[in-house]
Amino acid sequence: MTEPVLTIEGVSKRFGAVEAARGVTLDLRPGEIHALIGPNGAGKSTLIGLTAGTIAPDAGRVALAGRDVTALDAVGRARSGLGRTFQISSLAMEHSVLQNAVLGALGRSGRVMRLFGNVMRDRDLTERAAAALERVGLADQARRRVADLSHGQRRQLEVAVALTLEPKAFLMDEPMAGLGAEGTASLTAFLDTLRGEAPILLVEHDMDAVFALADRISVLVYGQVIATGTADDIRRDPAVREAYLGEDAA
Ligand SMILES: Nc1ncnc2c1ncn2[C@@H]1O[C@H](COP(=O)(O)OP(=O)(O)OP(=O)(O)O)[C@@H](O)[C@H]1O
Repeated sequence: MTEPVLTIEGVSKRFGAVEAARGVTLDLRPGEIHALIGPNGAGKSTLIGLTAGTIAPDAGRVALAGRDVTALDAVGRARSGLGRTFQISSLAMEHSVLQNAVLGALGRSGRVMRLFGNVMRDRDLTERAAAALERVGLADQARRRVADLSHGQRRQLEVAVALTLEPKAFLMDEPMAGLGAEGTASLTAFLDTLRGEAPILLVEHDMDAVFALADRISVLVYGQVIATGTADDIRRDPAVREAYLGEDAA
């Protein structure tokens, strides 16, 4: 079998009395979208944080392309090829779309901001940024201020910023949140093509998007994975129906 791109192994995290992650093990294979679903408070965002390196685990390990990255912080993991998107606040609102993409290409270090003028004259960086914008369909918006973009366009820009780092895997936390039906449909179509570039670990509440996109789905309940499988497996799984999908049926 092909080696997974990302492996999460026995990861646990406790917040006081709450066990937000209890020995979670899952992987992300080349070319796939692996969706993580579960009721509110199940620990989905915590797991994304543990994987991205913004939350320190109590136990367990994370490996990217065969390399153990557990000891690395979020910046180190991003530089190793973990592209986390949809932290909208991380975009520089007053800067242009292209400037944001260039910043992404530089790995967003604080030092870089002071050198911004010089950076924008760096052909290699601007070309890489422009290519990422082209890839997400924002090339014609390059000179606009981020503050003037629509919600959906900011989501696309976040992907472009992540793409400039040439990620080996994407982590996405609720990309559809706040998008209307049209925005959700176009982002769904886009993510469908993006998986060819790098596989995606996707947390999403929009079940239509999840079932349309996911090659595999893992269901998290009280910090534990209760099932992993294809959309059909998950629909049929009695434990899942009881714990989660049953809510919808009810
Ligand atoms: N920093 C924190 N301090 C204390 N408790 C936390 C912290 N972060 C998360 N929790 C708790 O851990 C549990 C899992 O939260 P988490 O946000 O990961 O769930 P989720 O599945 O992403 O929920 P939602 O679907 O509502 O976004 C919850 O009980 C939450 O209250």
